[in-house]
Amino acid sequence: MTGIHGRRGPLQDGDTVQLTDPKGRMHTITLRTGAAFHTHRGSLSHDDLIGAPEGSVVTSGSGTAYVALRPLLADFTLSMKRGATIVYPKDAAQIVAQADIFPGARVIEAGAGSGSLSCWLLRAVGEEGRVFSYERRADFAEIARTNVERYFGTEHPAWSLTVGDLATDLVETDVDRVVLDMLAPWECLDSVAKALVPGGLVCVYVATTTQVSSTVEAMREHGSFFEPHAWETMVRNWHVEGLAVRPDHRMIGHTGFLVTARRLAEGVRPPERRRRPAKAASAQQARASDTGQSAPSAGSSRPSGQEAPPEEATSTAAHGGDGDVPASAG
Ligand SMILES: C[S@@+](CC[C@H](N)C(=O)[O-])C[C@H]1O[C@@H](n2cnc3c(N)ncnc32)[C@H](O)[C@@H]1O
Repeated sequence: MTGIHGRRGPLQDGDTVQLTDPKGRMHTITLRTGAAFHTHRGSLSHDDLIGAPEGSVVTSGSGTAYVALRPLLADFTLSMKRGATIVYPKDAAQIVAQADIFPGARVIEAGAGSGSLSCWLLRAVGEEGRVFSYERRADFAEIARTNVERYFGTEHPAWSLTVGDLATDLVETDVDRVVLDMLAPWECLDSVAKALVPGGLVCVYVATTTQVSSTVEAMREHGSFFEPHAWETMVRNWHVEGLAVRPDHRMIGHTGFLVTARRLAEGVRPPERRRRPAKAASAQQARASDTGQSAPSAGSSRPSGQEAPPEEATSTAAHGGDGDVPASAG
């Protein structure tokens, strides 16, 4: 099977190619000698593309021009067959960066779902790394396997896919990273803590605020993880044409939230968390901050619920500087 990953040079028989028409509509085809691509705008011979450089423009019988390019991984994951909802490219990019997925890393992933994140993780760890994916639904695991093999063209040497429940069936140890995309990640924290090396990192992707809360509180309660960090990413595309330079009217408003935390050394408990209210904050604000509630912000230029920044720069600035200071950060 010809994969998509790493293909370069002139287009060849068996290559997956995206044809984009003048309105930006994309058609994905697999090149076959002697075959034709038919649309209501006439047909195109695959032979016109085979041997041509990527980025060529080909014209259909009715004169419509198509740009021919091999799909990027982002294109592939957005258009591949789905069982479960996929991790979108913007979140996959955050996961690879913020979960620090490095070449050669040993990574556990659950659930594999449709295999979108598996592709991103495999590309990041490379052939020297390992991605151990778990998926409890056999039908989804099959979809994930087909997608991963379609992208890489063959079985990826770094990949293993287990049909099973991560909470009960996880066998690997000494892993550097664990990435969870599932309904109830807090149910897997025991297994995750056993599998991770000290200093290893768990990254959780969840869709709702209640899941964020359950995840973070369960991590704190578990005691094996250093203070979790939660965030989300929004991407706004821009329309750029002459003087009309502005954000697009439409955007993806929400995909999910990410939570990361580091594994503490065996037997070590996290230092007690201490909050330092901003100097200017009223006693009421300080109390609200301690209970995690938002305080009224009379006279403040900040929206209600947003704390004033801490007086001094602290190591928490990298996580948004919301004034939380671990008891012994150093
Ligand atoms: C949203 S999907 C994952 C999508 C995947 N990240 C992707 O990009 O294609 C969530 C998957 O987690 C699986 N799942 C839920 N809990 C699990 C568990 N404890 N162990 C293994 N798989 C689990 C579900 O069956 C489902 O397929």
